[in-house]
Amino acid sequence: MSMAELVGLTVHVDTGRWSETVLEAVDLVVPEGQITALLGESGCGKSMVAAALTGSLPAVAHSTGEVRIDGAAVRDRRAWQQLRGNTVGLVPQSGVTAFAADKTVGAQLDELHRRHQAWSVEDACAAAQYPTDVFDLYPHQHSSGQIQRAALAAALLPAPDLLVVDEPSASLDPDTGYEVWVSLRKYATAGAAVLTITHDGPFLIDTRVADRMVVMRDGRVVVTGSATEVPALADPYVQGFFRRVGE
Ligand SMILES: Nc1ncnc2c1ncn2[C@@H]1O[C@H](COP(=O)(O)OP(=O)(O)OP(=O)(O)O)[C@@H](O)[C@H]1O
Repeated sequence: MSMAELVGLTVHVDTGRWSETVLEAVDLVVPEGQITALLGESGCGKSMVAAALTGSLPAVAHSTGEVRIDGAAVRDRRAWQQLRGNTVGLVPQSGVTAFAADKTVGAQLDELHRRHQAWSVEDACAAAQYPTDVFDLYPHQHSSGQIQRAALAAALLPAPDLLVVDEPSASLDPDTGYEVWVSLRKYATAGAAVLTITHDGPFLIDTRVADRMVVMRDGRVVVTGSATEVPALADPYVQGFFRRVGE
């Protein structure tokens, strides 16, 4: 079964000064027990998909179509308030936005643990590779890699059924990034639906960490398939995501 689904989702952004259709009739499923990797050129709408799936679209966005969580269409802000940070978790592209600025990260992780009583702080930090020696620092005092891992720990604490991670290893050294992916793999294997946005196609081929791949272009989904099918496609746009530097 699909834990999360976008059905014909179109998102139009209107800032008053300019407007743009950023997602166009997107159909996408995120099945439970699997990692779905979302690839696509910069600006094609991947983060908008992440936001749509987690009820986090910006105020300037207007959407038509449906977002379904656990089979049910989510239609209003109150429904999203109940799902977000409970059933549905997002690790945003910029981890610092996951935290309030005026409290230490450690205090905020402790608070999440008390509220949800799901993962322990120790286990969430270990899975996220978050170094607890920076626990007492404020969010802005973290490096981008540290705060990204803290945001993953925060997202894991409520044990969401759907976890959306916008570039899990972008700011990390290769070994730490690999360990983060291993944790995401374990989390999916334990039953969660996981969607990860990534630019690292060769990593996906080498590690076989993802089950499914979805490729986007210009606000649309252009390819969906298994993690073995998609890299084998001859389409030059798709191939571009799996080419190694220098090839
Ligand atoms: N808060 C916002 N307000 C208005 N437009 C936005 C906002 N966030 C993103 N956009 C626009 O939506 C489009 C899709 O952006 P999005 O961040 O989803 O791309 P992306 O595929 O995640 O790119 P990248 O790989 O560079 O992170 C872009 O044209 C962007 O300018």
